[in-house]
Amino acid sequence: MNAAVIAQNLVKTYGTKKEEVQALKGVSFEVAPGEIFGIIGPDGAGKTSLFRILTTLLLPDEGQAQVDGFDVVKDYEAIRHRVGYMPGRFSLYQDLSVEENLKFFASIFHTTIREHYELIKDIYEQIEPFKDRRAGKLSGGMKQKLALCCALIHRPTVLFLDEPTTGVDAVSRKEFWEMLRNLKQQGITILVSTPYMDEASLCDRVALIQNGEIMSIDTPEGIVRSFEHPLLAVRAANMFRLLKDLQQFPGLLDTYPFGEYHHVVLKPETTEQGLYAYLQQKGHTETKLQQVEPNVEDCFIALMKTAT
Ligand SMILES: Nc1ncnc2c1ncn2[C@@H]1O[C@H](COP(=O)(O)OP(=O)(O)OP(=O)(O)O)[C@@H](O)[C@H]1O
Repeated sequence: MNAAVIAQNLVKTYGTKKEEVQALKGVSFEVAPGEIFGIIGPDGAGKTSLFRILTTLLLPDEGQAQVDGFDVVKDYEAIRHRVGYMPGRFSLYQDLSVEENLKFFASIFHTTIREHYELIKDIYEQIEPFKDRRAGKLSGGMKQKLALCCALIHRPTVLFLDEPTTGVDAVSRKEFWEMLRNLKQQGITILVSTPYMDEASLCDRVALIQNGEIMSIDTPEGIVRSFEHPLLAVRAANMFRLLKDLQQFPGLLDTYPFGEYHHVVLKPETTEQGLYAYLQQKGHTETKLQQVEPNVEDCFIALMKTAT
């Protein structure tokens, strides 16, 4: 089956020769129809530039891309009818009500709220009690649901969601991902960008992006499997001094704060006991060491360090 999205060596540069920012440095990937594909990376990684190119709002400097078989430059009109785009800071008209926003987006696409109502029904029903409220007066979670309904109003085949969960509370984030699962069931291909590494596990496949370059593309499980070294979570009474001492430990590959612990990546030949003895010798108290499974964030950090 043909890919729903193909990006080939996309390059995008902003600014003048003197102050050039290379937002995308040759990005390539393919997304299969019906996939939930995550683009995961920190602020400034190039996620928005990539989405704006794929939704025909920005021209690439180099490279090619196709969405639903259409070229993003030559066939931009066809693509605009086929994609749904939810930009980072929701594209709602703050002074229009919930219902007016929906009607407005429907009219742009020459459709009505009724025509594809089945697609948005489950989402819209959650905000319908507030249909007369101005969008500007909605909570973050409700704005997000309305923005999603607006992006779906014309039944797109490919949906682009740029950081849809940024600034949204944990419950709304969870509900949002459930909505994406339901949309996938209805055959919609979804590209979603996020700075939250924990959201990787909710995607079918992810691309980890940093400084305009894709560092890895795989299933969330595949990414985690690629982490090769022993990983420990370590804590002690003085966490600041602990980090300093860990950085001096000869058997160490890397260490970084991770929640209530510091994560420690050990050289293969280093043992947990060796590290424990070192920390005792440095006078640490209440020391706790445990082997942990790496997650996507650990992998991201490891890939970032090998890239630099
Ligand atoms: N119009 C612009 N002019 C100059 N530089 C820009 C412009 N748009 C983006 N950039 C720069 O390009 C790089 C990538 O930005 P982009 O917005 O694509 O990344 P992002 O991953 O979406 O990050 P964010 O979440 O901060 O938007 C950043 O360094 C950004 O400052």
